[in-house]
Amino acid sequence: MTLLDTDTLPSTDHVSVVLRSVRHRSPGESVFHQAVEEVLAALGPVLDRHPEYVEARILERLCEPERQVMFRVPWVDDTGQVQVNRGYRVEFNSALGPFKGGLRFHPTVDLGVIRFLGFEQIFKNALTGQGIGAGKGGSDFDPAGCSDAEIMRFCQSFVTELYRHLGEHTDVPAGDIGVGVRELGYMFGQYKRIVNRFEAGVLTGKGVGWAGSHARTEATGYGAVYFLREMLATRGGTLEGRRAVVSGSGNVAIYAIEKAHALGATVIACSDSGGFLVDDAGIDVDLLKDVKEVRRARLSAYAAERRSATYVTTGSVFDLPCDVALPCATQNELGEQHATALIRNGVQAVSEGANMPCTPGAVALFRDAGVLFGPGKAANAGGVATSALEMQQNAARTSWTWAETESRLENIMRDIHDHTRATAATYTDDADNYVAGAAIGGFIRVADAMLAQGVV
Ligand SMILES: NC(=O)C1=CN([C@@H]2O[C@H](COP(=O)(O)OP(=O)(O)OC[C@H]3O[C@@H](n4cnc5c(N)ncnc54)[C@H](O)[C@@H]3O)[C@@H](O)[C@H]2O)C=CC1
Ligand SMILES: O=C(O)CCC(=O)C(=O)O
Repeated sequence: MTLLDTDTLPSTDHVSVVLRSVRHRSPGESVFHQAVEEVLAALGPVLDRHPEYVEARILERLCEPERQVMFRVPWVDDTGQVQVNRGYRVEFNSALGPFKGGLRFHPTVDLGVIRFLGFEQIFKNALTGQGIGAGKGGSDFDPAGCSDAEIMRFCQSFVTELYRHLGEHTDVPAGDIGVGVRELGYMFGQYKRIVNRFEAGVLTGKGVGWAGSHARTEATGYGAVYFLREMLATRGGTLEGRRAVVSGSGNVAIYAIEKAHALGATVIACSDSGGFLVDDAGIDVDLLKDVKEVRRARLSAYAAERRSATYVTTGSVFDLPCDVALPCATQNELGEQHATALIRNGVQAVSEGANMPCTPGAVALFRDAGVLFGPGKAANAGGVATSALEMQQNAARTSWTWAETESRLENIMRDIHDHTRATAATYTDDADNYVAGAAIGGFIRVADAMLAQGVV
């Protein structure tokens, strides 16, 4: 099957033809198919009003990355053994700016995972309004249990191939699962050594002392909570006094918890891949940061040190009664069973800090039950938006204050929320349909730029 001869079909047929083709051309990439399906399912009303998108084959072009590279990453472990991993960078769309998106180091990474994440990035980055295109990359390297020296050698080898594809005007990676300021530091150092240039804007998420931006570390988690606050406000609610659960205990989760507390909620639980932590007194963020960021230990170490906390290895963090939930770990972690439990326990809003953490079935249950649901494309866009702010500071060789940067993040999240809601109201008559609003809102910005730039 090819991507041809679809422009005379009504939009729903057009969408299914494109979907069939995507499945055919990328067999086995189930999470990529899932991400494409979710976006395309929302686009019918736009395609009906704008046949020019169909004629210009915008959907077909959006689903095909501009470029993708896969490469060998050989490195030597501490015992002197040679290890070989696979590296990826998928440069999805540059209609709005340089390719932009994080790098994930996790043993589950494969091409389909990176393509799903890169595809999501197209719409998310467009929603930020910050002039950034979309890409994603990573490796099946597992940092768990590696020494600092092993992490450095891996990062250096990874960048020794990847550097030729990067550049402040070309492709600008950042962090994601398994990649934080330590890994970005090793990659930046190796990039600088190879190109013999201090090209600050080639990576974001850098340390504040070496051309990084204030608030980038905090931005994704803070942003997801700002988005949650905006959703609650549409029903006259606030976060004050709310019980919250957060999944994950990495970068996004930690700062979601910190901001939720700052806005008056009490986060009573978070999780890692081995289980979850319940702390009815509210998670102690300083202790959590010490355990996860400094000691790089498991959550059980937190429970061992705090009387009000227990670490549970059966069931799910989403089984706990709460008013709001923030899934901040990984894709498809919140399924129909979890959604049913959350709804039964009275959850009022869910804001996705992770990328696609809720399965389609779970999203449908939330929507049917009238639970406010903020999809990751909109709700977790604060991270990449602040990366764009970092690029702006790097280009101007300046550094804004914490207050200036954080206030820009807050305004961007409010704008994303309002734009998503207004788009949903225009195209679906249901302002609460943030899923459609985010997909359509991001799509229109990218599609218009692609139309203007011709067939490229
Ligand atoms: N770091 C960022 O700025 C952004 C991250 N995201 C998304 O947020 C999510 C979390 O990313 P980070 O906090 O940056 O990563 P991280 O590496 O700091 O933390 C990842 C967390 O997820 C858990 N986790 C990872 N894989 C898992 C699995 N297979 N099963 C159960 N738990 C698992 C880990 O235990 C850890 O708590 C990911 O979906 C990522 O794509 C989205 C936007 C920006
Ligand atoms: O800051 C960035 O460039 C990327 C953040 C990211 O990977 C994401 O939004 O999922």
